[in-house]
Amino acid sequence: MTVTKGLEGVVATTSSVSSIIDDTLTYAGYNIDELAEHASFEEVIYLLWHRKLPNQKELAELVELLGENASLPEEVLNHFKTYPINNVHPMAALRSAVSLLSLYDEEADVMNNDANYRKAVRLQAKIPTIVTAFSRVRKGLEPVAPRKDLSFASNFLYMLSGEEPTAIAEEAFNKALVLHADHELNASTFTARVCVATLSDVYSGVTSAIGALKGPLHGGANEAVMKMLTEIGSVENVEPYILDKLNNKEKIMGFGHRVYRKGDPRAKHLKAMSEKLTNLTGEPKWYEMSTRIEEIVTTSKPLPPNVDFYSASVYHSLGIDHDLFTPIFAVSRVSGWLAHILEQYDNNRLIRPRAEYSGPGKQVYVPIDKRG
Ligand SMILES: CC(=O)SCCNC(=O)CCNC(=O)[C@H](O)C(C)(C)COP(=O)(O)OP(=O)(O)OC[C@H]1O[C@@H](n2cnc3c(N)ncnc32)[C@H](O)[C@@H]1OP(=O)(O)O
Ligand SMILES: O=C([O-])CC(=O)C(=O)O
Repeated sequence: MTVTKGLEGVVATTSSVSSIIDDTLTYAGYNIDELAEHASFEEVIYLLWHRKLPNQKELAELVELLGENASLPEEVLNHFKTYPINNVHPMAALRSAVSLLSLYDEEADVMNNDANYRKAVRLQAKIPTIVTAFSRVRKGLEPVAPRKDLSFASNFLYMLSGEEPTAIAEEAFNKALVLHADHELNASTFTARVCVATLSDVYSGVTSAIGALKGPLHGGANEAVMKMLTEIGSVENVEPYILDKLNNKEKIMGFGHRVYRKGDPRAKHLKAMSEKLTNLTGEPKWYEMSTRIEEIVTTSKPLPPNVDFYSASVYHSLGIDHDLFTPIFAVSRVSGWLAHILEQYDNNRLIRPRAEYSGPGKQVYVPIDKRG
């Protein structure tokens, strides 16, 4: 047996959702750079689910459906108040809430294309409401009901703070959502596909994916980047802090990637947004520290920043709590997970690789009273 640790370079499926070829990322054939400049997140959801951009009627129908499905069952809202400990991570709350949500969906276990698409719409619509409601309830605030007249990006920021965002905040947040929406067979998407390839349900697929996204080697890196920036505190402290970590062979969060070698094409957009927003908020130090970190890391190692690096200072500048950064990744990435889940159902085969055994050799059973 040949073992490929971490499945590096293994091609496990075909997919028409997104591609990474020669460090270029496309969603159903559209370059991410173009989508980041021009597309609304709602258009990108449609693109990922249908592999074509919507016309006005198709977009209006999707927007209507998302708006109609954005509210949560009262029981899901109330369950946030029942947690026995007060430092529950919002990713754990999201993972639990999505699983709980399935108990209030009569179609949860109905397995046909139409029902699965309807569940995709419900999950895409409700996850922003879950993230924002949890964030408020844990602060003793009432959840803010979703609004149908706002864009997806604007509605999220509105439900979070209770105030309509500025046009600049809306634009930045929409761009961040577009940039995070899909990424071929990343760990959380693969997890979702493995789950539903057993013909398990859509809610189980998304719940599993949230669990995988939570880890700091994947989506959890954006929160870890902000923790690092906060610990460093000033531009002068960057060099000793980063060199110390590199000398100790510790990982610098937000750098490196399994697939990209020359660099993550999403990072430049987030870097530009970080510069703009940190200047606007009067806190350019977050951008300055980040660029200094980039300089030092890339001088020492061929490790360019990934999508999680500059998104940290972008979300911080939008006034978002640091432990909500990864749930926000999920608010966007669920669009990709759902596209992959639907694609997996359409052409399914159980995903079941092998393991090369490395345990003890042949053993003889000894009754428990005879064991030393
Ligand atoms: C949305 C996303 O998921 S993007 C990724 C988010 N994750 C992070 O930012 C966490 C930091 N980065 C990493 O841990 C890795 O680069 C990963 C997980 C993204 C990719 O991992 P892999 O492809 O398995 O690479 P692996 O961890 O084996 O690293 C290869 C070498 O580069 C080094 N390296 C990789 N990333 C980093 C880093 N961020 N800082 C320092 N060294 C690093 C490793 O130590 C290793 O060195 P070695 O060969 O001397 O032992
Ligand atoms: O593709 C990966 O391994 C991780 C990543 O960048 C993403 O999920 O956006």
